Amino acid sequence: METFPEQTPPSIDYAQPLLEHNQLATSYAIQTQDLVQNFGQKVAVNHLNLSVRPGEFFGFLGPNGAGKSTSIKMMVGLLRPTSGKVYVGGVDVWQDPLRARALMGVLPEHLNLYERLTGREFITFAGHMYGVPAADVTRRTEELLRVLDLADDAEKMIVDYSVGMRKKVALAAAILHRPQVIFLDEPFEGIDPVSSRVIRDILQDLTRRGTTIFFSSHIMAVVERLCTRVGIINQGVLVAEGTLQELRERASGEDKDATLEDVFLNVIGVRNENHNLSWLE
Ligand SMILES: Nc1ncnc2c1ncn2[C@@H]1O[C@H](COP(=O)(O)OP(=O)(O)OP(=O)(O)O)[C@@H](O)[C@H]1O
Repeated sequence: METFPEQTPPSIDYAQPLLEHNQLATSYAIQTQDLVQNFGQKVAVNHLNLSVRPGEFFGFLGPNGAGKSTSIKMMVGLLRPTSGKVYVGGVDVWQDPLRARALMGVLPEHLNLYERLTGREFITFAGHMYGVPAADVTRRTEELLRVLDLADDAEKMIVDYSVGMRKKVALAAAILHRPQVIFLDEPFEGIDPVSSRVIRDILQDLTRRGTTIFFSSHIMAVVERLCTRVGIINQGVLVAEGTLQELRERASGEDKDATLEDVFLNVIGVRNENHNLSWLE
């Protein structure tokens, strides 16, 4: 039987305590039960059942159009599921959205930022929105700006930020209130190697302190390095889930040296075909 390491309860400054709504869901940081999203005839997410323990660093993988962003949007309260349930910290996200949102930090796929605010104003605004005491907002904002290498551009309006800078400012706003659970949709896309290292360090530090992180990515090396568990979704269906070791054993049998990329390609059934363009010959 699978065992999980004992987790110290996350130290939460400002979020509400866990509720006893659902006995099963409370032992998980995130739980989805038969989550479905249909867009007309298209089944984008097909009965997704996922359970993520507190303190886990969960990587969500899948090819383009597999249903990752759609799943995340349903988990964080941005897109109402066609059917199914989502619990975050034991709170039903669609029954009790405000309480659920207080427990989470979110870096969505499409960043809807306040373009006319400066970076500093935006992060500060996010802190106040979550009810963080003013002195802490100021201190944390300055630290985040410095660590994420945004201090020199803190007075610039977000409309003038690069793609990577926008992502970093959105990440700062997502973590400033020290949420229990953080959802990140492609956090490393468009981020330079230096900032990528900084973000990895911050996220690892958060999980060490009990925060749960759920993130989607196409960057296998990052997922391999960071994640304690991985889920692979293909055409809306969760096709594999487990630790890297478990996935390796299941997907690659005897090949102990299989990389996550090997496992991924194997699980989603990519064959070694000729991908040359005929008209280049
Ligand atoms: N608002 C929408 N209306 C119609 N179809 C949608 C909508 N949003 C997503 N889809 C479809 O749902 C499927 C899953 O899309 P989703 O964005 O979740 O994929 P993804 O795994 O995040 O892909 P990527 O890695 O390319 O970002 C795709 O076929 C997409 O075209």
